[in-house]
Amino acid sequence: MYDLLIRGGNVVGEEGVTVADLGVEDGRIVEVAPELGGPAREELDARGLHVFPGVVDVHVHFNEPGRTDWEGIATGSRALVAGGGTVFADMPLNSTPPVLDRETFEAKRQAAERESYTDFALWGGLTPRNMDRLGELAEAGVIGFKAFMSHSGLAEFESPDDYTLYEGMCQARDLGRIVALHAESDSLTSGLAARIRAEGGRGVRDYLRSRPAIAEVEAVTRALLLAGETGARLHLVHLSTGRAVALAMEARSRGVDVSVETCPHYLCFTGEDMERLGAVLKCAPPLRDRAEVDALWEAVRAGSIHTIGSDHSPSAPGLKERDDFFEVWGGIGGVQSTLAALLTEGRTRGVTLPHIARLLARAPAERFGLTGKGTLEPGADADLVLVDLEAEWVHTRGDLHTRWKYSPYLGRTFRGRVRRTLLRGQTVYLDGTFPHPPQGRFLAPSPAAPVPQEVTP
Ligand SMILES: NC(=O)N[C@H]1NC(=O)NC1=O
Ligand SMILES: [Zn+2]
Ligand SMILES: [Zn+2]
Repeated sequence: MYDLLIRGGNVVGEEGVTVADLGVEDGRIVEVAPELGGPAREELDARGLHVFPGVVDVHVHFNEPGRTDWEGIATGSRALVAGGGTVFADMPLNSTPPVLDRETFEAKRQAAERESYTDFALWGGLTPRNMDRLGELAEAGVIGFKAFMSHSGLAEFESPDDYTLYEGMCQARDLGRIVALHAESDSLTSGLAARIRAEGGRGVRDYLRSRPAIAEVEAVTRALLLAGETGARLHLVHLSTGRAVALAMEARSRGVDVSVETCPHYLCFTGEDMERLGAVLKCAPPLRDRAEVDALWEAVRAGSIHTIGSDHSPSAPGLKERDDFFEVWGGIGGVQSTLAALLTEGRTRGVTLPHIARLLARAPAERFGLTGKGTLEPGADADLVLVDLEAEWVHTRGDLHTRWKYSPYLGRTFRGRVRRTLLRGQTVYLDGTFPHPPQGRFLAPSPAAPVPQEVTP
C-alpha cells in the first residue's frame, strides 16, 4: 500500500516527459510507471499537469538571524515553496552575525529547523577573519565556502585577497568542500566607482559603467587560475557574461573542477530595464545588454551553465529608496519566480523541460551532494511540484509571500503556474495556501559529492 499515488501527470524526467503515476512511501518516491496499481492512502489527480522535481535553490540570502527585517527563513521559504521550491541553501551573509564558525552556523541551523517550509543546506563564509574556522564549518556540515572577490556590501563580510583565497582554496580542497565565488574584481569596481563618483555620477548608467564586463572576466580568470593550481572545486555564482562562461568551459576542458551558475535576472532583464525600473533591479554583477543576454541563453542551451539560482537578496524597502543609485541596496527579490521565469522565457528560447529541471533541481543537488534531492527517480525524496504549464498569468503583488512585496517580475506575464508543491510526500503549498507548519530538515552534503556531470543539451 502506497501512502500516496500521484496519478497521470506529465512527469518531467531526465530524458524526456512521459505520462506516469508516482508511488510514494515514507516520503520517498518508490515507483514511477504508467497506471500503477493501488491501493494508496491518498490519491492525487495530476492529469493535465506537469510534475517537476522541486526546485533546489542553492543561492538565497534569507538573512536570519539578524536581518529578518530584510527577509526571514519563514517568509523566504514560504515564497520558495509557492514558486515550486523544496530545498534552499542559504548564503553565510547577510545574516548577522554571518556564518563564519560553528556557533554562527548552529544559530542559523536552529532558526531554520524551527521555521523553514523546505529542507535546507547552509553555506559557510571564507573571509580573512575565519581562516582558522573552515575545518569546524566543514565538520558542522556546510556545503561549501562562499567568498567575495569584490566588496560584499557589508563590513562584517570582508573579501579575501589573492593570498587568502589561495590558502582558503587549499583548505577547502583538503576538506572536500566547494568554494563559491562572487567574481568581480574589487580593484576595477572600486577604482571605477571612485572616479565616476568623483565626476558626480549617481545614476543607473553610472553604476553600470562602474561594473563593466571586464571586472567579471578578470576575476573569473584569476579564480580559475587559483582553482587549477590548488585543485580546489569551484562554483562561480551569478555569471553575467558569455565571456566568463566561455573561460570557465575552457578551464573545465583542462581539468579544472568548476561549475557555473547564472540567475534568472541575467536571463530576463537588461541594463535598459534597470534604467527603467530602478532600484528593484539593482544587483551585482549588474545587468548587461541584449547581446549578453542572448549569449547567456546560448550558453544555457549549449549546456555550459550548470545551475540557476535566484540570488534572492532583498533588503528592507528603505534601503531601496535612495536618490544616489550607488547607495541603493544591491539585491533582487526573486526566490518565488525562478521556475515561472524559466518556464516562460526558457521555453521561448528553446530550452527543453528536462533541461529546465536539470538546471533548477538535479544539477545543484548533485553538485552539492544533496543526496535524494533534485530528481523524480525511485529512491529520491518525494519533493515535487505540480505545474499547469499552459496557464498564463500576470504576476502581481498579491502573489508574493516574501517579507517585502517587491519583485522586478511584477506585471510580467508568465506561462506556467505552480499549483501544488510537495516536500517528502506532504503538500506544503496548494494554490496560495500552506497546509502544514514548517517541517524543514537540515541537509548535510554527502561526503563524496560528485563532480559535475558533463552536461549535454
Ligand atoms: N550581499 C549580497 O547579498 N549581495 C548580493 N546582491 C547582489 O546583487 N549581488 C550579490 O552578491
Ligand atoms: Zn554575489
Ligand atoms: Zn548572493
